[in-house]
Amino acid sequence: MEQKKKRIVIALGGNALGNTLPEQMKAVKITAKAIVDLIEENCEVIVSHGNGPQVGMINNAMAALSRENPAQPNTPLSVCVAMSQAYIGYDLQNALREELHNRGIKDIPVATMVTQVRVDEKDPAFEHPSKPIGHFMTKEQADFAEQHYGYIMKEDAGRGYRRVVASPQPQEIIEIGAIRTLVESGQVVIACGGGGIPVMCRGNHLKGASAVIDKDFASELMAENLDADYLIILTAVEKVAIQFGKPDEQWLDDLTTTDARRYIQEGQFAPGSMLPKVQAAVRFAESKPGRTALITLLEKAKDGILGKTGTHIHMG
Ligand SMILES: Nc1ncnc2c1ncn2[C@@H]1O[C@H](COP(=O)(O)OP(=O)(O)O)[C@@H](O)[C@H]1O
Ligand SMILES: NC(=O)OP(=O)(O)O
Repeated sequence: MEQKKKRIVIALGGNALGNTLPEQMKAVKITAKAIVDLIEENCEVIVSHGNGPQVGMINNAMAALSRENPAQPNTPLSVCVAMSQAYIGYDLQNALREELHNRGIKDIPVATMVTQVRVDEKDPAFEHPSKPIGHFMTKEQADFAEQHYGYIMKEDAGRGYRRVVASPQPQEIIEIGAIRTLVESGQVVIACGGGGIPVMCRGNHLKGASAVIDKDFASELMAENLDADYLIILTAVEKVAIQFGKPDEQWLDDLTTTDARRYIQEGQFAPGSMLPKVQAAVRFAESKPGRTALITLLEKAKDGILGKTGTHIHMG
């Protein structure tokens, strides 16, 4: 009897894409290998990805264009997110197609879905910008960007300054029906890229919001909506740690949602990096019995799904 396929939503972190055009071209080839490894393990795969560096780059380019030509109004952040979905989806879908073909798998199409995600216009996140986008800057560059462009800049864990924008919670994936149809017809789907294009409902009209949704939360919502078995968050560490970076650091193989909540309270996970991943993992694991979240290194995705590594988050 044929074994039932595991349905998994994979959220790709920054290291899966790199920060620049050439870096992305190179990174997606490695990323494609990790994803096709999972397809070969009889998994039905839906891919989402971050866009922090890319959406910042696009927004800067569009802002420079409108400064040069005042007839060209500035491009809303929601449109920049849409552009980042297309640009990343283009590279990723080609890399996936090539890797599938290299392994003799020619009957699985790959499609990128331009995805809108509804947010609540009263979400308090609009008053407290927290999502870093774009490249790192020096203090002088950050002061210039604040004074001349009105950006809100924040220092990021000793690594420099980055622009921050609002990051509301995802409420509804507008194109979920189309995504489901593609998945059920056997396609590999890239969706909810960059957390999805943030939109607000105005009657029948969807109005773009000035925000960047966290891709870990949008991926979690998509995993619930698609009744996935696994949410896999691929990042730059093999496991989640408590006492991270300290002499008594402890890497975790299994994490119950109860312990995860306690560690969150203790401040074990850095906001803006590991915290949203663990929060998304807890939300998914608690959404229905039997659902598991996995946080691991991109290159270890297959070992992770086989239970050999990574941090597995279960309800309990
Ligand atoms: N408790 C923790 N355990 C493991 N990694 C942590 C922890 N706290 C912070 N981190 C950092 O979080 C990073 C992942 O977040 P980030 O780089 O923002 O993710 P993304 O892959 O989505 O771009 C890890 O590479 C690690 O440096
Ligand atoms: N949208 C988003 O979460 O992007 P990053 O993962 O690059 O921060």
